[in-house]
Amino acid sequence: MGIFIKLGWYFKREWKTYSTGVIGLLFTALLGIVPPWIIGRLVDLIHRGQLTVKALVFLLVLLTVVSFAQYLARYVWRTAIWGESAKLEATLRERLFWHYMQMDTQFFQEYRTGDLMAHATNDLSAIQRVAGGGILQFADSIITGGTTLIAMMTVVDWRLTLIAILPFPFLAVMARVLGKKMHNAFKKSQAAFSRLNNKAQESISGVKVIKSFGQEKDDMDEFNGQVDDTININRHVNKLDALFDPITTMIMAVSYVLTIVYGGHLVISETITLGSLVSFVSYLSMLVWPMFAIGMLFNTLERGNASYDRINNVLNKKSKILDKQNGVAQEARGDLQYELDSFSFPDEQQENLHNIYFTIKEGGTLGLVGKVGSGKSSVIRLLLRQFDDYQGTIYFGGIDIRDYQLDALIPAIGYVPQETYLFSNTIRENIRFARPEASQKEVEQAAAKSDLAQQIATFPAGYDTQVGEEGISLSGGQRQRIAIARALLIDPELLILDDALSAVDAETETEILQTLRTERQDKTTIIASHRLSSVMNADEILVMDDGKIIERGRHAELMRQNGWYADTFKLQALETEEKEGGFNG
Ligand SMILES: Nc1ncnc2c1ncn2[C@@H]1O[C@H](COP(=O)(O)OP(=O)(O)OP(=O)(O)O)[C@@H](O)[C@H]1O
Repeated sequence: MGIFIKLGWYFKREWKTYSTGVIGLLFTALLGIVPPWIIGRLVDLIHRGQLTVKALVFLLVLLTVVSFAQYLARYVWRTAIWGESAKLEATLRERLFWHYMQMDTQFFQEYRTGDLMAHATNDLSAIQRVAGGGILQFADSIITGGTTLIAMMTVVDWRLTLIAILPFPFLAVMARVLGKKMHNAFKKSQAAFSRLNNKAQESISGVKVIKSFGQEKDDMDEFNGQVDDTININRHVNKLDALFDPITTMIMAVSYVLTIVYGGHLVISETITLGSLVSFVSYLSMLVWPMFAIGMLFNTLERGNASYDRINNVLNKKSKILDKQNGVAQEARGDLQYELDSFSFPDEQQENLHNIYFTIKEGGTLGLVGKVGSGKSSVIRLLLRQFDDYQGTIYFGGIDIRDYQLDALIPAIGYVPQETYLFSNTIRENIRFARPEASQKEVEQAAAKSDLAQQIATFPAGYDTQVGEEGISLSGGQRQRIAIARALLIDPELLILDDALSAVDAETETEILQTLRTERQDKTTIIASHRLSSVMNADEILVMDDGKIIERGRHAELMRQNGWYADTFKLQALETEEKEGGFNG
């Protein structure tokens, strides 16, 4: 019952609708007593040979009126209770989704996507069932069960009632025990299904890799193994299900036998009429559902309780990135001053970044280069406030970036990562993702700046071409350029290209960077890249190694230093020459 208390805030908030629902249920139950009584009267009148046309018409009209009133009462409780439960699910779903949107990078490292999805689907459904089915089972077992029992005792006979319901507690216990087993089996079946789903999704997504390594057969065997597993688990569920129905029928049969034996005796001894016995049998069948309801109630509540705790656990996780409510609200702009003494990723023992100091004047360009894993992206991630826990301060326009409201800082930054995420939508919507109100002309300008406009013109539906699973497949370079157009459309104060042109050929990259230089003269840019030619025009280039700056300066200065930068630059120039030579020759 704990879950009812936990959901108390919701029942309190929606008490009017819930009261309407319960009153509707009460009326349905009270009206339900009438039809069996009418049938009993009819049987008595026929039995005694006293049935007149007038009496018949009266009883039939009464039956029709009661059925119609019951229809209305059912409509009222159904819309009230089911409607409320759907509303609760929507409320919690919105809350959970908003929470996900607020959480920091660490949260998404801690929880697997599959689990977060399960919270937003299975767990919410279980809670919804408490507010719908749970309330119904609770109210029904008390209201319908109670009124029917009272009717049986008062309208017919209390001793017959007690004897007839003797086997009923078994029904409730059965519903509980088997229900629990069913629940566990069902959970296993869902987990197996989810594993199968993941496997299918992974195999389909990774089909190119599977085929290129000739692993089709092994992958197929693994998939088949999981299919067999799922089938076996589902067979078990079906077996349990098959146990349930016959046992119910058996228990009901015992109850009917007791009723007929003792009820027959009462009719013969003229304690009750034949009609009353007929009414009684109808009432008895009406008690089956409330008995089930009691048994099912516990399972519904248990599942709901566990799900509520799981969701609450996630909701209670606070983002480590605090959005200062009274922080600076004006959009960030100005010089960027990076004064980082040290930074370690959460739960990391060693230092990941050490003594990173640099300043980029507003409108300047910084190049970040270095070996794989040298810390280029880490420097950028701190700027994006993915992590706030470090020694030192990063100033944007003279203000600590942690003192801005997130809404003032993040829109000032256009970030383009190496791996682009495109939504299953049109090219236009993908480009204007961060500014949905942008006009077609603005979208086209952004596409032109990222050297994409001509290619879009060749797509089947131009800017309306669908991207993603149901649309065309784009090359890595095209995807990257859509991401750049997306960032350029917001015309950010600070544009960060984190290896964002790696899939684009050197010539196109040079063109795009040239356009950016002329178009963004008064705006700041950071370019992290493995291709050194992309940063050679930067105002300052930082060469990173193992989380530290090992060389710094302009291109010419770095070339004179004859260090990692000069060596790598020469090597890359040689490679390009060879490629071009090979191509021309
Ligand atoms: N969330 C994390 N937790 C712990 N360590 C991390 C995390 N993210 C990155 N690292 C580590 O930090 C180091 C620097 O990574 P980073 O991605 O900044 O390098 P990079 O220079 O951008 O590399 P690349 O050129 O491959 O993009 C790597 O050793 C990496 O394993």
